[in-house]
Amino acid sequence: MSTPPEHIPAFIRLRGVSKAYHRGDLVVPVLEEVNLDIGQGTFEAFMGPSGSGKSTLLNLLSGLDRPTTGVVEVGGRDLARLSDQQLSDWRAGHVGFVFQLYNLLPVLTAAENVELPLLLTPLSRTERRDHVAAALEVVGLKHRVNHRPPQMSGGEQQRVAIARAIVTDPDLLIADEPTGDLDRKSAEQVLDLFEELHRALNKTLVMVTHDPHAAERADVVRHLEKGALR
Ligand SMILES: Nc1ncnc2c1ncn2[C@@H]1O[C@H](COP(=O)(O)OP(=O)(O)OP(=O)(O)O)[C@@H](O)[C@H]1O
Repeated sequence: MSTPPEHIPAFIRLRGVSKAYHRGDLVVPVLEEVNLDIGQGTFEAFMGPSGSGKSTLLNLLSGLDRPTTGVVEVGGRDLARLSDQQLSDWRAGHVGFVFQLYNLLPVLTAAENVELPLLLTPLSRTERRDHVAAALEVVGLKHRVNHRPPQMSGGEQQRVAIARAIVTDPDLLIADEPTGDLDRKSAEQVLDLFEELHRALNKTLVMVTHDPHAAERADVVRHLEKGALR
């Protein structure tokens, strides 16, 4: 039996987090006083109407952006204490990103796309090749190593993108509408993979989705409305 989410120690902690954007002289509040604990190794889904602040929240808890006020802690680290360079290094080592439209480079093969995040690490070419092969095996695409994105289905491209997200062995996976562009069968394959990643490899997985079928697969579903958790 899995541990109830409330008994899992928090891996991500947000306290009093607000975010406002500036448009000229206008201050547009997007998130207001968000308090949130996400347990280590859990799979959480965030739902909410367009413009409710879901992507903004993902950007804050993955260190892509900084809050206007409040504290964001991940793995016991207060992200506000990191310089921009430290934050970028932290992201490269600890966070994997999966996007709705895969964001693969069309001229590179699947293996070359997956290798990209490793080019920033001190790993040798042979080590990089081994990591890439292992990541493509996890997503069931060993046979597509030399294919380029235009030669693959949407579902396969998203699995290559997931291989790229996990190749550095991050603790945290962030997925923004990962099934938004996929048919039902490919979406289910992607969700199966997410479940496996967080169950077998203990990855913490935070997903934004509009799809109730996708949200159903998460341990916890949260709803954002007008910048606040409901
Ligand atoms: N860089 C930015 N500058 C100014 N306003 C922004 C910026 N990013 C987002 N916003 C505004 O913040 C609000 C929330 O945007 P956000 O992308 O977080 O919502 P969302 O819930 O993810 O929406 P969707 O489901 O449509 O992707 C929107 O009104 C958006 O226009």
